[in-house]
Amino acid sequence: MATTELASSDQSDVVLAAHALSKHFRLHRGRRRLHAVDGVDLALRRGRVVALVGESGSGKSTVARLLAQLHPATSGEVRLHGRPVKVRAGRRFRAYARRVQLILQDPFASLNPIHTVRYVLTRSLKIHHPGIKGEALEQGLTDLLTKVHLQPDRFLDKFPHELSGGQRQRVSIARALGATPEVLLADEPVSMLDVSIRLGVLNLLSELKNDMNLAILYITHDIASARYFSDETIVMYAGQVVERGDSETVTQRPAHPYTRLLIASAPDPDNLAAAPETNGAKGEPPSLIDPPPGCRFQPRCPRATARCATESPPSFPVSGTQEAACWLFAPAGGNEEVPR
Ligand SMILES: Nc1ncnc2c1ncn2[C@@H]1O[C@H](COP(=O)(O)OP(=O)(O)OP(=O)(O)O)[C@@H](O)[C@H]1O
Repeated sequence: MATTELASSDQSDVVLAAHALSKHFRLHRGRRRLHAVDGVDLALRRGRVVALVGESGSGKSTVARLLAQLHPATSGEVRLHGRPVKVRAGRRFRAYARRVQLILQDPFASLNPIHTVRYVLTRSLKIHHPGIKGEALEQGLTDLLTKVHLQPDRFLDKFPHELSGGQRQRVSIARALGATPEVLLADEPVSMLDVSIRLGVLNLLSELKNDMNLAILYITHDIASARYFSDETIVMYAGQVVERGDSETVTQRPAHPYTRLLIASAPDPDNLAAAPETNGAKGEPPSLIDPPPGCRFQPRCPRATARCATESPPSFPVSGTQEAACWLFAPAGGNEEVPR
Protein backbone atom coordinates (compact mmCIF):
# COMPACT_ATOMS: atom_id res chain seq x y z
CA MET A 1 0.00 0.00 0.00
CA ALA A 2 1.27 3.47 -0.83
CA THR A 3 2.38 5.71 1.97
CA THR A 4 -0.62 7.64 3.27
CA GLU A 5 -1.09 11.36 3.55
CA LEU A 6 -1.04 10.79 7.28
CA ALA A 7 2.21 8.93 6.95
CA SER A 8 3.80 11.43 4.64
CA SER A 9 2.46 14.75 5.95
CA ASP A 10 5.40 15.34 8.25
CA GLN A 11 8.35 13.00 8.36
CA SER A 12 10.25 14.99 11.00
CA ASP A 13 8.49 13.46 13.99
CA VAL A 14 8.47 9.89 12.67
CA VAL A 15 10.37 7.71 15.11
CA LEU A 16 9.83 4.23 13.77
CA ALA A 17 8.60 3.23 10.33
CA ALA A 18 7.93 0.09 8.32
CA HIS A 19 8.47 0.21 4.56
CA ALA A 20 6.96 -2.54 2.42
CA LEU A 21 7.58 -4.91 5.28
CA SER A 22 6.96 -8.60 4.63
CA LYS A 23 7.39 -11.78 6.62
CA HIS A 24 6.97 -15.20 5.04
CA PHE A 25 7.50 -18.17 7.36
CA ARG A 26 8.98 -21.23 5.72
CA LEU A 27 6.92 -24.26 6.72
CA HIS A 28 8.53 -27.51 7.83
CA ARG A 29 11.79 -26.48 6.20
CA GLY A 30 10.04 -26.98 2.86
CA ARG A 31 9.25 -24.77 -0.11
CA ARG A 32 5.84 -23.69 1.12
CA ARG A 33 5.67 -20.32 2.74
CA LEU A 34 3.11 -18.77 5.00
CA HIS A 35 2.64 -15.11 4.05
CA ALA A 36 2.04 -13.69 7.54
CA VAL A 37 2.77 -10.08 6.52
CA ASP A 38 2.93 -8.67 2.99
CA GLY A 39 4.03 -5.16 2.08
CA VAL A 40 3.05 -3.25 5.22
CA ASP A 41 3.86 0.47 5.47
CA LEU A 42 3.38 2.41 8.67
CA ALA A 43 4.90 5.34 10.53
CA LEU A 44 4.90 5.88 14.29
CA ARG A 45 5.26 9.46 15.46
CA ARG A 46 6.08 11.07 18.78
CA GLY A 47 3.00 11.72 20.89
CA ARG A 48 0.69 9.78 18.54
CA VAL A 49 -1.04 6.42 18.62
CA VAL A 50 -1.49 4.22 15.56
CA ALA A 51 -3.96 1.36 15.96
CA LEU A 52 -3.34 -1.84 14.00
CA VAL A 53 -6.66 -3.63 13.79
CA GLY A 54 -7.70 -7.00 12.39
CA GLU A 55 -9.00 -10.41 13.32
CA SER A 56 -6.92 -13.23 14.73
CA GLY A 57 -4.22 -14.39 12.33
CA SER A 58 -4.21 -11.21 10.22
CA GLY A 59 -0.54 -10.60 11.00
CA LYS A 60 -0.71 -7.87 13.65
CA SER A 61 1.63 -9.53 16.17
CA THR A 62 4.07 -10.42 13.41
CA VAL A 63 4.25 -6.72 12.46
CA ALA A 64 4.99 -5.88 16.11
CA ARG A 65 7.67 -8.55 16.30
CA LEU A 66 9.26 -7.30 13.07
CA LEU A 67 9.29 -3.76 14.43
CA ALA A 68 10.77 -5.03 17.71
CA GLN A 69 13.47 -6.85 15.70
CA LEU A 70 12.41 -10.21 17.10
CA HIS A 71 11.95 -11.59 13.58
CA PRO A 72 14.12 -10.80 10.58
CA ALA A 73 12.01 -9.43 7.72
CA THR A 74 11.69 -11.43 4.51
CA SER A 75 11.73 -8.14 2.61
CA GLY A 76 11.18 -4.47 3.25
CA GLU A 77 12.68 -2.34 5.97
CA VAL A 78 12.26 -1.08 9.50
CA ARG A 79 13.69 2.41 9.97
CA LEU A 80 14.41 4.15 13.24
CA HIS A 81 14.66 7.91 12.76
CA GLY A 82 15.00 7.26 9.06
CA ARG A 83 17.89 4.79 9.34
CA PRO A 84 17.36 1.15 8.35
CA VAL A 85 17.74 -1.19 11.32
CA LYS A 86 18.63 -4.84 11.33
CA VAL A 87 19.70 -6.10 14.73
CA ARG A 88 19.51 -9.65 15.91
CA ALA A 89 21.16 -9.93 19.29
CA GLY A 90 23.77 -8.61 21.68
CA ARG A 91 24.70 -5.04 22.43
CA ARG A 92 23.04 -3.56 19.34
CA PHE A 93 19.79 -5.34 20.11
CA ARG A 94 19.85 -4.03 23.70
CA ALA A 95 20.49 -0.52 22.44
CA TYR A 96 17.53 -0.87 20.06
CA ALA A 97 15.26 -2.30 22.76
CA ARG A 98 16.07 0.68 24.94
CA ARG A 99 14.27 2.80 22.36
CA VAL A 100 11.57 0.40 21.18
CA GLN A 101 9.74 -1.60 23.83
CA LEU A 102 7.14 -4.33 23.34
CA ILE A 103 4.25 -4.87 25.77
CA LEU A 104 2.51 -8.21 25.42
CA GLN A 105 -1.07 -9.24 25.76
CA ASP A 106 -0.82 -11.62 28.66
CA PRO A 107 0.36 -9.98 31.88
CA PHE A 108 0.05 -13.39 33.58
CA ALA A 109 2.57 -15.05 31.28
CA SER A 110 4.91 -12.10 30.89
CA LEU A 111 5.79 -11.75 34.60
CA ASN A 112 7.78 -14.57 36.13
CA PRO A 113 5.80 -15.81 39.18
CA ILE A 114 8.93 -16.24 41.31
CA HIS A 115 10.04 -12.62 41.02
CA THR A 116 8.74 -9.64 42.97
CA VAL A 117 7.84 -6.35 41.35
CA ARG A 118 11.05 -4.93 42.84
CA TYR A 119 13.12 -7.61 41.08
CA VAL A 120 11.36 -7.14 37.72
CA LEU A 121 11.75 -3.36 37.72
CA THR A 122 15.29 -3.40 39.13
CA ARG A 123 16.32 -5.72 36.32
CA SER A 124 14.80 -3.44 33.71
CA LEU A 125 16.53 -0.37 35.17
CA LYS A 126 19.87 -2.17 35.43
CA ILE A 127 19.74 -3.54 31.89
CA HIS A 128 18.91 -0.20 30.38
CA HIS A 129 20.84 2.04 32.75
CA PRO A 130 23.99 0.08 33.57
CA GLY A 131 25.59 1.07 36.85
CA ILE A 132 22.41 2.40 38.46
CA LYS A 133 22.34 1.55 42.17
CA GLY A 134 21.68 2.85 45.69
CA GLU A 135 19.46 5.89 45.97
CA ALA A 136 19.22 6.43 42.22
CA LEU A 137 17.89 2.89 41.86
CA GLU A 138 15.35 3.33 44.67
CA GLN A 139 14.21 6.60 43.15
CA GLY A 140 13.97 4.91 39.75
CA LEU A 141 11.74 2.18 41.20
CA THR A 142 9.52 4.71 42.93
CA ASP A 143 9.23 6.79 39.75
CA LEU A 144 8.32 3.80 37.61
CA LEU A 145 5.51 2.65 39.89
CA THR A 146 4.25 6.19 40.37
CA LYS A 147 4.07 6.63 36.58
CA VAL A 148 1.72 3.64 36.32
CA HIS A 149 -0.32 4.75 39.34
CA LEU A 150 0.72 1.98 41.71
CA GLN A 151 1.81 3.06 45.20
CA PRO A 152 5.48 2.08 45.53
CA ASP A 153 5.30 1.11 49.23
CA ARG A 154 2.30 -1.16 48.59
CA PHE A 155 3.45 -2.87 45.43
CA LEU A 156 7.25 -3.09 45.29
CA ASP A 157 7.51 -6.29 47.28
CA LYS A 158 4.49 -8.07 45.85
CA PHE A 159 4.64 -11.22 43.71
CA PRO A 160 2.61 -11.43 40.48
CA HIS A 161 0.02 -13.79 42.04
CA GLU A 162 -0.77 -11.07 44.58
CA LEU A 163 -1.75 -8.63 41.82
CA SER A 164 -4.91 -8.27 39.73
CA GLY A 165 -4.68 -8.52 35.93
CA GLY A 166 -4.79 -4.74 35.59
CA GLN A 167 -2.05 -4.29 38.21
CA ARG A 168 0.13 -6.86 36.44
CA GLN A 169 -0.30 -5.08 33.14
CA ARG A 170 0.67 -1.82 34.87
CA VAL A 171 3.82 -3.52 36.16
CA SER A 172 4.57 -4.75 32.61
CA ILE A 173 4.16 -1.19 31.37
CA ALA A 174 6.44 0.10 34.17
CA ARG A 175 9.03 -2.50 33.18
CA ALA A 176 8.88 -1.22 29.59
CA LEU A 177 9.23 2.38 30.82
CA GLY A 178 12.39 1.34 32.68
CA ALA A 179 14.12 1.56 29.32
CA THR A 180 12.94 5.17 28.84
CA PRO A 181 11.75 4.20 25.37
CA GLU A 182 10.64 6.40 22.50
CA VAL A 183 8.26 3.78 21.12
CA LEU A 184 5.83 1.38 22.79
CA LEU A 185 4.54 -1.53 20.75
CA ALA A 186 1.47 -2.58 22.72
CA ASP A 187 0.21 -5.95 21.45
CA GLU A 188 -3.39 -6.35 22.62
CA PRO A 189 -2.48 -4.76 25.97
CA VAL A 190 -5.99 -4.93 27.40
CA SER A 191 -7.66 -7.86 25.66
CA MET A 192 -7.01 -10.27 28.55
CA LEU A 193 -8.24 -7.85 31.17
CA ASP A 194 -11.74 -7.51 32.58
CA VAL A 195 -13.80 -5.13 30.49
CA SER A 196 -14.24 -2.91 33.54
CA ILE A 197 -10.52 -2.17 33.85
CA ARG A 198 -9.56 -1.92 30.18
CA LEU A 199 -10.38 1.74 29.96
CA GLY A 200 -8.15 2.53 32.95
CA VAL A 201 -5.13 0.89 31.28
CA LEU A 202 -5.82 2.61 27.94
CA ASN A 203 -6.16 5.93 29.75
CA LEU A 204 -2.83 5.26 31.45
CA LEU A 205 -1.15 4.60 28.08
CA SER A 206 -2.69 7.78 26.75
CA GLU A 207 -1.38 9.75 29.70
CA LEU A 208 2.12 8.27 29.28
CA LYS A 209 2.03 9.06 25.57
CA ASN A 210 1.40 12.71 26.41
CA ASP A 211 3.77 12.96 29.38
CA MET A 212 6.66 11.10 27.77
CA ASN A 213 5.90 12.04 24.17
CA LEU A 214 5.81 8.36 23.25
CA ALA A 215 5.01 6.92 19.85
CA ILE A 216 2.59 4.04 20.38
CA LEU A 217 1.50 1.17 18.16
CA TYR A 218 -1.73 -0.18 19.63
CA ILE A 219 -2.61 -3.63 18.34
CA THR A 220 -6.18 -4.73 18.81
CA HIS A 221 -9.02 -6.73 17.30
CA ASP A 222 -11.45 -4.27 18.90
CA ILE A 223 -11.96 -1.54 16.32
CA ALA A 224 -14.22 0.42 18.69
CA SER A 225 -11.30 0.96 21.08
CA ALA A 226 -9.17 2.17 18.15
CA ARG A 227 -11.57 5.09 17.71
CA TYR A 228 -11.31 5.97 21.35
CA PHE A 229 -7.57 5.59 21.77
CA SER A 230 -5.74 6.13 18.47
CA ASP A 231 -5.09 8.96 16.06
CA GLU A 232 -4.65 6.76 13.00
CA THR A 233 -6.18 3.35 12.33
CA ILE A 234 -4.70 0.75 10.02
CA VAL A 235 -6.83 -2.30 9.20
CA MET A 236 -5.12 -5.57 8.27
CA TYR A 237 -6.64 -8.57 6.57
CA ALA A 238 -4.75 -11.79 5.82
CA GLY A 239 -1.32 -10.17 6.17
CA GLN A 240 -2.05 -7.01 4.17
CA VAL A 241 -3.21 -3.50 4.96
CA VAL A 242 -6.70 -3.01 3.49
CA GLU A 243 -7.61 0.40 4.89
CA ARG A 244 -6.05 3.25 6.79
CA GLY A 245 -6.78 6.82 7.77
CA ASP A 246 -7.60 9.00 10.74
CA SER A 247 -9.38 6.88 13.34
CA GLU A 248 -12.59 8.87 13.38
CA THR A 249 -13.13 8.41 9.65
CA VAL A 250 -12.07 4.76 9.44
CA THR A 251 -14.27 3.76 12.37
CA GLN A 252 -17.25 5.98 11.53
CA ARG A 253 -17.20 5.85 7.75
CA PRO A 254 -15.33 2.66 6.89
CA ALA A 255 -14.67 2.23 3.19
CA HIS A 256 -13.27 -1.26 2.63
CA PRO A 257 -15.86 -4.05 2.69
CA TYR A 258 -13.72 -5.87 5.26
CA THR A 259 -13.60 -2.88 7.63
CA ARG A 260 -17.35 -2.58 7.26
CA LEU A 261 -17.71 -6.24 8.15
CA LEU A 262 -15.39 -5.84 11.13
CA ILE A 263 -17.44 -2.94 12.46
CA ALA A 264 -20.80 -4.51 11.68
CA SER A 265 -19.85 -7.78 13.35
CA ALA A 266 -18.54 -6.19 16.55
CA PRO A 267 -21.03 -6.94 19.33
CA ASP A 268 -23.32 -4.05 20.12
CA PRO A 269 -22.59 -3.25 23.78
CA ASP A 270 -26.20 -2.09 24.24
CA ASN A 271 -27.70 -5.23 22.76
CA LEU A 272 -25.48 -8.26 23.31
CA ALA A 273 -28.29 -10.71 22.45
CA ALA A 274 -28.61 -9.39 18.89
CA ALA A 275 -26.88 -11.30 16.10
CA PRO A 276 -24.10 -9.18 14.59
CA GLU A 277 -24.59 -7.94 11.06
CA THR A 278 -22.32 -9.37 8.39
CA ASN A 279 -23.36 -7.25 5.39
CA GLY A 280 -23.67 -10.41 3.32
CA ALA A 281 -20.05 -11.49 3.92
CA LYS A 282 -19.54 -15.14 4.74
CA GLY A 283 -16.71 -17.58 5.29
CA GLU A 284 -13.27 -17.62 6.80
CA PRO A 285 -10.02 -15.81 6.06
CA PRO A 286 -8.02 -17.48 3.27
CA SER A 287 -5.07 -19.77 3.79
CA LEU A 288 -1.90 -17.72 3.96
CA ILE A 289 0.16 -20.54 2.49
CA ASP A 290 1.18 -19.46 -0.99
CA PRO A 291 -1.94 -17.27 -1.33
CA PRO A 292 -3.50 -16.93 -4.80
CA PRO A 293 -3.37 -13.65 -6.73
CA GLY A 294 -6.16 -11.12 -6.39
CA CYS A 295 -7.73 -9.53 -3.37
CA ARG A 296 -7.44 -11.79 -0.33
CA PHE A 297 -10.85 -10.71 0.91
CA GLN A 298 -12.54 -11.49 -2.43
CA PRO A 299 -13.87 -14.97 -1.48
CA ARG A 300 -15.80 -13.39 1.42
CA CYS A 301 -16.62 -10.07 -0.16
CA PRO A 302 -20.26 -9.32 -0.97
CA ARG A 303 -19.16 -6.79 -3.60
CA ALA A 304 -16.44 -8.76 -5.36
CA THR A 305 -16.22 -8.68 -9.15
CA ALA A 306 -14.26 -10.87 -11.59
CA ARG A 307 -11.27 -8.52 -11.43
CA CYS A 308 -10.93 -9.00 -7.67
CA ALA A 309 -10.13 -12.69 -8.15
CA THR A 310 -7.14 -12.04 -10.37
CA GLU A 311 -5.72 -8.59 -9.60
CA SER A 312 -4.57 -7.48 -6.19
CA PRO A 313 -5.91 -3.95 -5.61
CA PRO A 314 -3.42 -1.20 -4.79
CA SER A 315 -4.38 1.45 -2.28
CA PHE A 316 -6.74 4.14 -3.54
CA PRO A 317 -7.51 7.46 -1.84
CA VAL A 318 -11.05 7.61 -0.47
CA SER A 319 -11.30 10.95 1.30
CA GLY A 320 -8.87 13.10 3.26
CA THR A 321 -6.36 10.75 4.84
CA GLN A 322 -8.45 7.66 4.20
CA GLU A 323 -7.23 5.01 1.75
CA ALA A 324 -8.59 1.60 0.86
CA ALA A 325 -7.03 -1.27 -1.06
CA CYS A 326 -10.19 -2.14 -2.96
CA TRP A 327 -11.15 -1.87 -6.63
CA LEU A 328 -14.38 -0.16 -5.57
CA PHE A 329 -12.32 2.96 -5.04
CA ALA A 330 -10.36 2.86 -8.27
CA PRO A 331 -10.74 6.10 -10.19
CA ALA A 332 -12.53 5.98 -13.58
CA GLY A 333 -11.59 2.77 -15.30
CA GLY A 334 -11.98 0.76 -12.09
CA ASN A 335 -15.24 -0.84 -11.06
CA GLU A 336 -18.38 0.88 -12.25
CA GLU A 337 -20.06 0.66 -8.88
CA VAL A 338 -20.60 3.70 -6.68
CA PRO A 339 -18.88 2.76 -3.44
CA ARG A 340 -21.26 4.27 -0.88
N1 LIG B 1 6.80 -18.39 13.96
C1 LIG B 1 5.82 -18.67 13.10
N2 LIG B 1 5.92 -19.70 12.22
C2 LIG B 1 4.93 -19.95 11.34
N3 LIG B 1 3.79 -19.24 11.25
C3 LIG B 1 3.63 -18.21 12.09
C4 LIG B 1 4.62 -17.87 13.07
N4 LIG B 1 4.18 -16.78 13.77
C5 LIG B 1 2.97 -16.47 13.26
N5 LIG B 1 2.63 -17.33 12.27
C6 LIG B 1 1.41 -17.29 11.45
O1 LIG B 1 1.33 -16.00 10.88
C7 LIG B 1 -0.02 -15.59 10.77
C8 LIG B 1 -0.18 -14.26 11.44
O2 LIG B 1 -0.03 -14.44 12.86
P1 LIG B 1 -0.06 -13.25 13.90
O3 LIG B 1 0.14 -13.82 15.25
O4 LIG B 1 0.87 -12.19 13.43
O5 LIG B 1 -1.56 -12.72 13.73
P2 LIG B 1 -2.39 -11.78 14.70
O6 LIG B 1 -3.21 -10.91 13.82
O7 LIG B 1 -1.49 -11.12 15.68
O8 LIG B 1 -3.32 -12.82 15.46
P3 LIG B 1 -3.70 -12.88 17.02
O9 LIG B 1 -4.62 -11.72 17.25
O10 LIG B 1 -4.40 -14.20 17.13
O11 LIG B 1 -2.41 -12.81 17.76
C9 LIG B 1 -0.87 -16.71 11.39
O12 LIG B 1 -1.32 -17.55 10.36
C10 LIG B 1 0.14 -17.44 12.27
O13 LIG B 1 -0.23 -18.80 12.40
